[in-house]
Amino acid sequence: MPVRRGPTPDRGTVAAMTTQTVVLRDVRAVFGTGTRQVTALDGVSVTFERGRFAAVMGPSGSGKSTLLHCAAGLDRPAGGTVTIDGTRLDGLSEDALTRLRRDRIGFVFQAFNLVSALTAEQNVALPMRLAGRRPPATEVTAALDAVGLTGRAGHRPSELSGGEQQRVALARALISRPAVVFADEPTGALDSVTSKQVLQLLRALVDEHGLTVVMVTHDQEAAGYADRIVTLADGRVVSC
Ligand SMILES: Nc1ncnc2c1ncn2[C@@H]1O[C@H](COP(=O)(O)OP(=O)(O)OP(=O)(O)O)[C@@H](O)[C@H]1O
Repeated sequence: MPVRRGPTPDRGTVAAMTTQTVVLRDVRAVFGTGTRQVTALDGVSVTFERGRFAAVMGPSGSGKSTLLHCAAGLDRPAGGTVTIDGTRLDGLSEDALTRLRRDRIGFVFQAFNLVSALTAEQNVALPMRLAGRRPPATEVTAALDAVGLTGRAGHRPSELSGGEQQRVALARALISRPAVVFADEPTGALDSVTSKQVLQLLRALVDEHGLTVVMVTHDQEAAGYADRIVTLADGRVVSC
């Protein structure tokens, strides 16, 4: 699957866009107020490169999910900046941020979040249809082929195994040809054999299609599929 180039960048961002897909600079995230205030991210700076597979690890409560949510524009940080494919998220309106998430970012979660009444191909096409577009059937087929589900297009989630459902979710994440796929514990609900298949698939998509993946995981073995491990503790990067 070809990697889509974003809108024509201005000269100043060309150099950064060639290698850096997601850049966090001094990102702070705070929940609650007063004595109940929690600093979830305490000045996090990290860059995720194009065509690379990064794992984000760290103890429970260290800020992994918050980092993923801020990097993906799901949460707005209290401070610092997030840049995706040369676009700074803090300058965007809610509508522009929604469009950027829809067009440039893929998400895969522990729960597959498929619509049970829809077939695999309808689930894959759903995000684009919700955006008022009809993806060409060839693109839906290509996305299902890319995750090894050729021939399963007409199956509903209940007719697919957990690993196959997660692969449908991955095909759905790929249909917009995103700049980056954020995966939050993508194998958390899968047995070890199926986990391995999903991780091998992510690895192959990075190696063969130039996909950029940022994956939060607790699992050292899963992290072993990544090119690089970013470790958090108490809302700070302690190694990367
Ligand atoms: N909505 C929220 N309201 C208040 N505090 C929150 C909220 N979300 C996260 N936190 C706090 O922010 C800190 C970081 O949470 P986060 O979920 O990012 O950690 P994590 O490393 O992903 O944890 P886990 O591995 O358990 O999922 C924790 O102390 C958590 O309690």
